[in-house]
Amino acid sequence: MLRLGISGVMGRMGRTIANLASNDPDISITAGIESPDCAHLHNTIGELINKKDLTAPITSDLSQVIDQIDVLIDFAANQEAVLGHLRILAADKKAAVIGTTGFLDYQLQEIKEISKEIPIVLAPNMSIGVNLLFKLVEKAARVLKDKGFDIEVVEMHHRYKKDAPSGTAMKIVDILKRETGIEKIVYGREGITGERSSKEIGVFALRGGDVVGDHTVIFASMGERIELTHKASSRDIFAKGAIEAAKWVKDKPAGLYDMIDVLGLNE
Ligand SMILES: NC(=O)C1=CN([C@@H]2O[C@H](COP(=O)(O)OP(=O)(O)OC[C@H]3O[C@@H](n4cnc5c(N)ncnc54)[C@H](OP(=O)(O)O)[C@@H]3O)[C@@H](O)[C@H]2O)C=CC1
Ligand SMILES: O=C(O)C1=N[C@H](C(=O)O)C[C@H](O)C1
Repeated sequence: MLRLGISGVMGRMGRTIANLASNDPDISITAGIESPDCAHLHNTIGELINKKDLTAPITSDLSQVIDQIDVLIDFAANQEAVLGHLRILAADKKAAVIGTTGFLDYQLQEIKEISKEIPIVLAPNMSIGVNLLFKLVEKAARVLKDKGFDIEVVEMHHRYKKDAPSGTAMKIVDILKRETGIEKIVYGREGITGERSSKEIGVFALRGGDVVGDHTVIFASMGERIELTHKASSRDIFAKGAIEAAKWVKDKPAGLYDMIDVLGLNE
């Protein structure tokens, strides 16, 4: 039985994960972590997602419940809080699955350091479709490199999203940079921009309504255009991936993993 903690448990992703994991016979949800300002710190998770049997407490202090968990799934919309959680997990040799996006370079560096002590799955997108998209983008960029194709990345998300561009779009950009050698990233365009250089990748973040998450990578040349698109219509796809990652990472050696590892897409 996997003893699961969920951080950001009252958020859009946290609630979705709690709902799915509470129906999983191999998982016992033992704690929810929330912000110190959360109004529900005195409640159980079950009271808030309408599952009376789920009596796990909600706390803002992971160290109070660290003995009760094997793996923490972290979707807190607070990057520094995620780092704080990792330090507590590392002291107790517990594993982590991080879905939170928007980390700065120095924060990613600290995650890498901590992953020398504990196993961590870090993935900006836990869906099988987007992880396949990463592989398709890699392949397309490799084939089309130096063949006259301009590359643009477009993402759209709901109006509540706090970081831009999305973590998924930034991972796509990393793949494109690696495969093409292009270093210059242009975030949106405005004014008299001049002609487009072939040595840049454009990135556009759209926000509106309840869009769960759309990503398109466009390869455009003179006479033809390829568009690779993924559209999420339910957060369940991310939650299922996060739960699969938690089961997978529990007994892994210390290291930094991603969903490509969890899903075996490199094989
Ligand atoms: N990897 C993936 O597949 C996916 C990643 N994401 C990412 O996950 C993150 C969360 O998304 P979403 O659920 O939509 O966001 P929400 O804002 O709905 O949820 C985030 C939750 O984290 C809470 N929180 C804030 N500070 C802390 C803290 N110190 N400790 C614990 N919890 C805290 C928030 O509380 P409060 O509201 O009080 O601040 C909120 O309840 C984002 O970074 C998003 O980009 C989203 C979907 C899929
Ligand atoms: O905030 C979201 O909602 C999402 N965030 C992730 C990201 O930033 O890539 C993944 C998904 O697209 C939903």
